[in-house]
Amino acid sequence: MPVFVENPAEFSKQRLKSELISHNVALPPAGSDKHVYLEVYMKHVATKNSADFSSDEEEEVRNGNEEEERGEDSDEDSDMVDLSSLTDDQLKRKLLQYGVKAGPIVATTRALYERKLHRMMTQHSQHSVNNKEDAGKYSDSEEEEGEEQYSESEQLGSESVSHTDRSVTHNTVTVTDVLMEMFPDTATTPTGITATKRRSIKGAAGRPVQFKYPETPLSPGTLEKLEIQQRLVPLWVQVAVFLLVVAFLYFIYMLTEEPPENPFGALLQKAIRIPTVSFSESHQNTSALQEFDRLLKRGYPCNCKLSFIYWSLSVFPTIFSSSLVKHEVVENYSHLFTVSGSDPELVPYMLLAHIDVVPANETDGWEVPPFSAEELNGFIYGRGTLDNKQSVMGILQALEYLLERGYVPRRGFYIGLGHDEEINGYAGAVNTVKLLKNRGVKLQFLVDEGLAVLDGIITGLDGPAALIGVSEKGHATVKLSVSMKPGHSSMPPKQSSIGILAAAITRLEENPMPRLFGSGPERSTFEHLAHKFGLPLRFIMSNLWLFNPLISRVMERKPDMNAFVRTTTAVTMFNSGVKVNVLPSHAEAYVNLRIHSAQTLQEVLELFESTVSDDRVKVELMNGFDPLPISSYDERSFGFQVIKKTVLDMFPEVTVAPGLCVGNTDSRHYTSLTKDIYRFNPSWFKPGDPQRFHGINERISSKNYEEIVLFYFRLIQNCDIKNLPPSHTSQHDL
Ligand SMILES: CCCCCCCC/C=C\CCCCCCCC(=O)NCC(=O)O
Repeated sequence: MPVFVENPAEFSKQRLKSELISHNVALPPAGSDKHVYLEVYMKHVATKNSADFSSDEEEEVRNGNEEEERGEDSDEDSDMVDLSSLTDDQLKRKLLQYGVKAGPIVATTRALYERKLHRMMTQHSQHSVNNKEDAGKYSDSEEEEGEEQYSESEQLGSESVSHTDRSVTHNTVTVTDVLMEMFPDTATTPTGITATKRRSIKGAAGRPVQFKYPETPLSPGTLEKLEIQQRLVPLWVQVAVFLLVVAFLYFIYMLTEEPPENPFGALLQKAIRIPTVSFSESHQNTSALQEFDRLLKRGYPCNCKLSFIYWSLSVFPTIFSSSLVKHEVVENYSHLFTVSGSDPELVPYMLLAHIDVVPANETDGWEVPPFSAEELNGFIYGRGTLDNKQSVMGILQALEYLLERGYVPRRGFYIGLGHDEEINGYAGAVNTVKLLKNRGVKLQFLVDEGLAVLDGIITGLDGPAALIGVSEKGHATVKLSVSMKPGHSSMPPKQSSIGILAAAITRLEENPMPRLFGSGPERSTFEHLAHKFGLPLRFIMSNLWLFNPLISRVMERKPDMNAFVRTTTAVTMFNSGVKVNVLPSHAEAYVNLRIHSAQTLQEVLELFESTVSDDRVKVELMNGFDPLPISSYDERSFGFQVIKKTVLDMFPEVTVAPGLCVGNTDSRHYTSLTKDIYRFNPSWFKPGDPQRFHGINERISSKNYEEIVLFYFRLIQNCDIKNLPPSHTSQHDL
């Protein structure tokens, strides 16, 4: 086994001391220099060691001892033997001493190994010289400081050294120093441990400063770590970003709305939930009207946990941003939209609807709160679902969809949304008309609320009928009042003010206005529908001139049919009395009359007074107007035919007929702008539904609301034809 021969000259003073002690050799006097220790060691220990080597290693030992005895210079000389005289084994061992593990040494490789060994020995001798010089530099002065800088290298064997990356100059091993290559300016020590000079740690005025070692070279690992650290975002930034992300996600969660089951209906529901009630001509829920304004312009309140937030976007973003649409507010709460058409020669038309509703009390028997817009069994319930927010939202939603799809109408049109239709429209509709008149606007036709698709309402009719209101009844609101002296209830007169008034009202109810069925537009209704009745009704309806009295008597039994038979008389308000033991000084009642087309307001008032026929009862006309003119509904009637085609496009099974609108609408204020006013939207009425108007449980099916949107969507497009095509039959396609 090869023996690694150490050079005692390279031992530290401490090592030499230890060696002497372990060999029971008396130490030199304390404070002696290293060379004194070395001399003693060489004399007593080295000699002894050489004698202990086994014969197996005789040659190496002998060489080693000779080298040690002669010192380094002689050692180098002795190594520079004639390499050719060495046996193959000796050459191999010698190479191994220099850290070269030789392969098989044969005739062809021997010269190569000899050259290699020679080169190694030459390099070694040069290093040894340098090492001695270096050893001088580190000398006793360091030892005197007590730093054992070399102890580690002294204990290294050849194998362990060959695996280190430290640069160690040894008598037998030379290993390339990687650190030396990387940090050429760094002083090298035999251990590879670099001692750095201590610096004063002072800042200005002697204050401690943060450690900073600009000249200290850093290891590649440290540099890499530093580089990574520089690339890393500071911790506080990471924490801040994390918190921001969490806050943002929480905000999104709070804003998350339940996706509406029915996106069409969801918008109508939002409109229904705003109680835009007209209580009387002097009392409206104006804050609700303002809220409705916000719904249209700014969007709707977030239906989420942050309901105070309004979506900044309108529910109709395209309408409110389109260059084709001009939006104006009239009298604070009504809205006028002007939609430009690409063909200025086409006379514009107008779509009307109203935002306000009549009051509703849950206690009257509503299945759900009247402004909750709850959906039950496919129906959205709420005040305004039939009268008339379904048209308001339906028209706007249709226009929104058209504009979204890039549609540019050829025929311009207006959309008027009144805010006081339920109290006569004197602010909204009247002022909108003024505005348009001042602009010289003339309308081809106008479509407002009114009649509907009646399904099962008209007894005996086969299939549904869409009645387009070509007129509406006149109106009169009459106030009846009786005044008497007040007094003690214990001494009442024969008739109280309340009794006198009640008697007058009783006479009015017992003596309804005359039957006029067949002499107004309702006649046309039944003529159009006659072919859809089965026998014998078909025969009867086809000969109204003969069967009028009979039909009238049948129809008058039902309130909704009676409305077509005559001018109706409804006592709607009755006020009297202040205390239970005080005779009322005053009693008053309001009677609302809807005047049949075959009568005038004046005629009705005369009949009314003759029926009251009591001088103690004062009769005052509060407001009133004649029945509206009858709009055209023949084959050349553009408006009627366009509406009819649109209805048939959507509901081919429906029979379309002109009708009489028994209620009153804002459209009556528009007679100066057009002669053709139609009252219709495709709400489907089944038995019981007409009673929901101003009644309880007003509702519309979600499906029907979608149909209403689609109706306006198609109507707007159908209006773009210039003229009606020539017709050959009673029904033509546009
Ligand atoms: C053969 C004819 C069958 C007729 C069936 C009648 C169905 C009528 C359905 C609804 C009533 C129409 C109401 C019209 C809109 C009324 C708007 C309104 O309330 N205006 C205020 C007012 O009139 O006081």
